[in-house]
Amino acid sequence: MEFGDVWRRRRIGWLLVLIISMGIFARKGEGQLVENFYKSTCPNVEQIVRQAVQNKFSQTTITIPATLILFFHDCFVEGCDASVMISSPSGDAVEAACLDRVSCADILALAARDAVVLTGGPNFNVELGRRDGLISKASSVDRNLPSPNFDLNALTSMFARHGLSQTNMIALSGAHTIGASHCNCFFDRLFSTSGVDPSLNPAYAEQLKQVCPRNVDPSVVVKLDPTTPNTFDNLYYRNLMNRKGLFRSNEVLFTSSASKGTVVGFANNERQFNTTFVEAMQKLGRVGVKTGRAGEIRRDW
Ligand code: HEM
Ligand SMILES: [Ca+2]
Ligand SMILES: [Ca+2]
Repeated sequence: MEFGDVWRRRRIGWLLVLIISMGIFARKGEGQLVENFYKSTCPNVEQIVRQAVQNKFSQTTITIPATLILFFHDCFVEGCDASVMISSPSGDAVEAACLDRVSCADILALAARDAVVLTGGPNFNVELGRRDGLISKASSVDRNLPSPNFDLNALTSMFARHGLSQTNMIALSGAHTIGASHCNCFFDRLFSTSGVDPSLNPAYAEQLKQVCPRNVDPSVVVKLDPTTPNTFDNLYYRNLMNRKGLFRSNEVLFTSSASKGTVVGFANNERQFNTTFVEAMQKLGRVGVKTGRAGEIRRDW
């Protein structure tokens, strides 16, 4: 073997190492998100999404909480990569202006922010640059999402797995200040063998039983915030203090000593809630994101 051969082989070896590590880097795709990601490729994306969400809102108010919960579920299942979306809430409008340039994952992140703002919640900047995932499995959904019967430890550890603190979790639960739930999500609190859950406000439990009697039509829903169901505010936390948290996973935030102080703080100070919620939303938006050459920019058809 000649010297040149060895050299060539070494060079090929290095090249292979380089290619493999670039591949790993691209697949890992842990680049950073930035606020002005579409500055040159789709400068109007924020207005386009906002307009589309606004139009939807005027047609059907259900879209707003549905968009917010979809963003949360997307981020907890395979990261914020639009894996749980079949069609994007506003994809058509963005595609008309910026075909193949804006990811569905970013559109969903923007639409979730707009949902908060449209219902009276705090405005905030959204970091962008997510790519859409290539994997979308219904089987991975359930085990990655919190159950309404979780206790504080179960909630805290599920959020911790995604790098979110207990305070982040308590603030994000404040999203239940809007939207509704099907009766089956809290049915056992009303009709267990030992009767009504004693941690529920008795008058509230009575109201719930009226709307959700035994054998209720499974499509019936109850507002998550009985006081201001369509407004993004901190009344969710005041409801918890009045024992009007619809799910056990809501009520435990107030009844557990480790989280009670945070709930009372948010109930008494809306500004503090807003700031903490925004921080937590931005952190949620970074969970498992794919950037750079990972994933794809998915088309809406
Ligand atoms: C902390 C753990 C959480 C649990 C156990 C939980 C559980 C639930 C359940 C069981 C429902 C009712 C679903 C149905 O009946 O179809 C619901 C609704 C909702 N959740 Fe959560 N959730 C949690 C956190 C979050 C977070 C972090 C967000 C958003 C940032 C969120 C936003 C919503 C919204 C907006 C709705 C109303 C959806 C609608 O009206 O269509 N939730 N949640
Ligand atoms: Ca996802
Ligand atoms: Ca509210």
